[in-house]
Amino acid sequence: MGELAHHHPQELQLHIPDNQEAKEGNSFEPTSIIADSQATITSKPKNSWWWIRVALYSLFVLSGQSVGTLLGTLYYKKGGNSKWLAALVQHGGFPILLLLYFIPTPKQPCDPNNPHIQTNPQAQSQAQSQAPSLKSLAFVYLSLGTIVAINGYLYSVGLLYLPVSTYSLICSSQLAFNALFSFFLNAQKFTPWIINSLVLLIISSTLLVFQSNSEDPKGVSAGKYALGFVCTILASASYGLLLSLDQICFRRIIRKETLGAVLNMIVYPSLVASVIFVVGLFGSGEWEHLGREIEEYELGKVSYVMNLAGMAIAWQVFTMGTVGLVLDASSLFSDSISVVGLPIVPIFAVMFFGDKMDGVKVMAMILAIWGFVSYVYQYYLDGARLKAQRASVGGDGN
Ligand SMILES: Nc1ncnc2[nH]cnc12
Repeated sequence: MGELAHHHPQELQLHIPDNQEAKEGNSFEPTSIIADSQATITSKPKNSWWWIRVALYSLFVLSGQSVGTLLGTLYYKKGGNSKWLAALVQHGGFPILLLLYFIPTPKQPCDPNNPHIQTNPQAQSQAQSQAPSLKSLAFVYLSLGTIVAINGYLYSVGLLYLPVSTYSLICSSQLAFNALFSFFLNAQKFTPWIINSLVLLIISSTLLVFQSNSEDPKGVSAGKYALGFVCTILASASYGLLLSLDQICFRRIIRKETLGAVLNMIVYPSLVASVIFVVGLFGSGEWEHLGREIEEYELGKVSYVMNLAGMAIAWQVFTMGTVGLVLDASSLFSDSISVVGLPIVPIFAVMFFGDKMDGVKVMAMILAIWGFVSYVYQYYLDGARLKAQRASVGGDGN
């Protein structure tokens, strides 16, 4: 598969010794001609191409998550019942991404005045010799794939037994779990703007619990409700862990900022997870009921297939956005965007399922946007500080 140049391939040539990386936390990022001990998020300068990518990935997360969750709810509401199938559909659509390996991405022109771009052939060959071994890549993808599988199955159980509002509420705890893992595993720094953003996002999604329960699954026993609750909490924790591990793997093992690296980080774990789901589907005997399920689906057979195909595409779009944001920004930023998206689901439910619009939903949305802006403002501050530092050492401030 072609490792197409996606970001700034030349920047990757700059080696930062491990002990320095550990100190700077988020700092595989090839920074460091300018020592930037104060940058809170990343010490890499952000150009307009970076902002465009981040905006695009954020759009992928928001749209993929909303459509995927709504179609997942529709599947269960209209007669779908297979947790293994729902999980498989969520991750098994990865072959669609294979086409992206062939997209030519713009190569950054080599700017000899840019101190962040390393053109020294010796440094380039040093970077090549740091390429991860096949064994470590296999270990990374197998481990991440197993976590993806556990996570996908737990989410499937949660969505089956919980009302979508309660489900979304519990899902927002993934941000708290991710903040915890990011602190310990990624040495994430917490500034007042970031803390403000996290608090607002958590309050915003907490408001979702006050929604009407018109969408509750019917006839769920207290035991199954409790099971749905516990599974969703565990899913949120494992998702927070997954994103933090993605970040570590990118920065310590993969050490490449290419579209190919993003795709590999999705395709191989998804392949592992899909194999586990297929084994689960057959091992659990759920596959035996699929024939009847498709016959009895309330919207008809064609809609059944379209529903599952739509879910598969939506979740791939979401995953592309999520993993892209982990590489370009951080796992915490990526997770924040998906929590910003949680109040969007009830708003769409107003449009598509005829749910009632109320003040709580609007309030949740406003708080989510405020939280998001607060986080992005931190990026702006870091960028401005870096520009000033670069200008003071004679860089072009780009
Ligand atoms: N590495 C990964 N991180 C998050 N979600 C994924 N889905 C498939 N692979 C993934």
